[in-house]
Amino acid sequence: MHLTSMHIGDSSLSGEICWEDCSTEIMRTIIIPDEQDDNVKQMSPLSLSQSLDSLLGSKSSLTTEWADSVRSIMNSACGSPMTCNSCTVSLSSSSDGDNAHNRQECLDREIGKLEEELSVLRTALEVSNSLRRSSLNRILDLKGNIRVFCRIRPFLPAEKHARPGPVTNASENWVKISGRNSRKEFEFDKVFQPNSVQDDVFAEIEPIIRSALDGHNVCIFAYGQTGSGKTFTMEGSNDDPGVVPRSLRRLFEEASYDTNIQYSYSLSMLEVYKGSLRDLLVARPTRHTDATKCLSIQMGSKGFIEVENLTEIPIADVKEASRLYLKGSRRRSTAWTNANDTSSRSHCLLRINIVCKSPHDNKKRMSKLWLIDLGGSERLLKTNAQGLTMEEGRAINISLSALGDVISALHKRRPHVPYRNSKLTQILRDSLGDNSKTLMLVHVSPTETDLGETICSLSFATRVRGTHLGHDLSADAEKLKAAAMSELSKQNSIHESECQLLCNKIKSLNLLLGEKRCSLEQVKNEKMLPRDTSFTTNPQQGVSVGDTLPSLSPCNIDSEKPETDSCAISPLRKVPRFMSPTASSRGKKSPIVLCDHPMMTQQPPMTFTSGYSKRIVAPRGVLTDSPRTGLKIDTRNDITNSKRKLMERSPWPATAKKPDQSADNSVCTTTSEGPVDKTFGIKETPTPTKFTELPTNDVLTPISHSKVTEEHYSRILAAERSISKLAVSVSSSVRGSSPRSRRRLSLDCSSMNGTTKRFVF
Ligand SMILES: Nc1ncnc2c1ncn2[C@@H]1O[C@H](COP(=O)(O)OP(=O)(O)OP(=O)(O)O)[C@@H](O)[C@H]1O
Repeated sequence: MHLTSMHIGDSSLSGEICWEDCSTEIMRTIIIPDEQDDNVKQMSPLSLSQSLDSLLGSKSSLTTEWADSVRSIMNSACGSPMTCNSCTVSLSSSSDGDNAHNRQECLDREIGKLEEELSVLRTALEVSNSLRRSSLNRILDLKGNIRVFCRIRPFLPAEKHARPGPVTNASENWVKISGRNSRKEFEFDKVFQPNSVQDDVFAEIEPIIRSALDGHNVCIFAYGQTGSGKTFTMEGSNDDPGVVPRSLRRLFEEASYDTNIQYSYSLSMLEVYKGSLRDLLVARPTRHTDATKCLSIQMGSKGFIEVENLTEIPIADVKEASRLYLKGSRRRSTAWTNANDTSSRSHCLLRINIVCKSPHDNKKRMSKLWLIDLGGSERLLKTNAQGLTMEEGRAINISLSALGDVISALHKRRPHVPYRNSKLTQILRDSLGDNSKTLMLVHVSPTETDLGETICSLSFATRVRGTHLGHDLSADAEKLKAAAMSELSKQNSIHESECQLLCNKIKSLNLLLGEKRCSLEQVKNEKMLPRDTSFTTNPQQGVSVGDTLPSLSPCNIDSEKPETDSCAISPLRKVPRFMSPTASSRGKKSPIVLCDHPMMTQQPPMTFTSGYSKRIVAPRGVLTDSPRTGLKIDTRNDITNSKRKLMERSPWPATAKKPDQSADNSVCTTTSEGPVDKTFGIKETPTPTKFTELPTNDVLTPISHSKVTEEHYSRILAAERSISKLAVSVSSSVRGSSPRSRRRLSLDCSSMNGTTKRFVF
């Protein structure tokens, strides 16, 4: 049946809703099955929302989804959120205590219902997720826990004159060598042709990344001779990102999507150079006397491998992870060889430690994702390597051979696996065996001149793969395997979409729950204090005559956040927390005086992101007027040009400094989490990488003691949000003239009640 006309219980709220005005599409959405006709007819004197709730459960087709859809149609039709009957009544006469009480009860009931529904959905998601995990795992098992792909590099512009065609992909799984002296074929799990793109490669890798999120240790290697495209596949370029950036993005996408599970990641990066380990997230010592921490490989009781002293940095987003990766890869050992201008002279290992916790049952799963760009596997004779380059090449080849032995032994299920033969295999011991997934991407050059190297690489890969020329399985077995795979893939995609559906549903219910909690908080506050009423009360309570209570506005809902965070935002929150008056200072009235300082009246300075933190150049000296900003510039002790250049060249260190780096007159120190104000005992947020650039050569005259209006504060706040503090005075100085000389930056922050804090970095 179609509803033709309906009234909301209290017409004072939203008046009459004429359903004939709604589009037929909307009408179709809310058609109620015939059996419910009588119920609907009786609905008119009640609120629609209440009736909808009462209908729920009376028939299986009437789900909460259905009720929600009707509610949203009602909302869009009448332009105000739909609430239950008692809530509706109370909105029209909010001062009525009874109605507020009814609304509270009603909201409590609704919240209870939503929480119940959420818990059911979460359980369902857990079940679907475990089904999805097991089907994916079975697919990967069938495909093989150790897989080897081959990627044929396209001809480079410099190779255009080379004779084409000795290395081709005969089919999806076969590489054909048709050189003058050699004709061979090699089988792989997948062969990427020269015109394949990064998307094609990642599409094959993605399920394994998913598997790492499901708790398996994963190793992805890029193997091949120098210049065959290993770094291209792993790192890619800005326009065409490779496996590493895509995997990082995938990890964070998953974390943001599945709110039912808490994922946390940390990143480490190291290189195996000439048989020893180097932490790539730590700057190399520039002097012989500088001590570096020795990295040693330790095995835990459960076979868990840990590298002692290796830097491990928690990563909160892709940007941060990419920044660290970039930093690490810049420190990697590279050299010119006659095969590649920037040949990697070491194995570069990126490790992402994944911890995933289900808040439902508090279970924790830990896994590691290794993304490894191996050193070039070239023959030393071919590259004419000598001296250090030869030593490096030899070390690379020894460890590659050890890696081949380990993977081959694992594949053949040999009782002894020779992990101890190289540092590389020792580190990866817990990520190469049972319950882990290994993928090797073998890269080959298409040119005839590299044919010898190509055959070596392909033979190595074949050994790793544990198979020899010819098929291992009979045709029937292959058919059965293919059928099982396609069945499992179907199941997996069904579970995937189920999980997605449930995640979406949970998200929207969380949102609704947040709204309800917010309304509940509002009702509770309304019950306690009447809205927008000037009143007199005990001054000890911090409220004085004529004060107006902050109006309680609907708040931003962050689904799982505690309600205190999301509800009842006071106007005082528009200023930084440390500037909000304390209980004792609230009594004092500080005069608000207009400040005409140019810094206050200027447009907010431009902010931009950089790999470095702050770069502020400000000489000190005699006060003169700056033509550009109107600020006073101190030019008495102006720094020399060379010094200024040094300051400009050496970037402001990205991380927080050692505690003893504060200036003599400082009141604060810094930790890795940011500066800690000793005087005020307040922990400030760390300096982020986003920063405000101040005009070079302009000293900002301290104005910390000036009084400014609220408008100024909000303007500065907008400009200075990137440094999380209200900086009303910034100065910097340099001690020493070397690039490593210490730089000090001080920020004077003034609060509304007149207190000033100085932060020194
Ligand atoms: N699939 C590809 N498409 C286009 N260009 C490629 C591809 N693979 C490699 N290249 C180009 O080939 C050159 C060498 O590649 P790359 O530096 O990735 O080799 P590599 O195997 O990492 O060498 P090394 O072991 O010496 O570090 C680079 O200029 C790269 O851009």
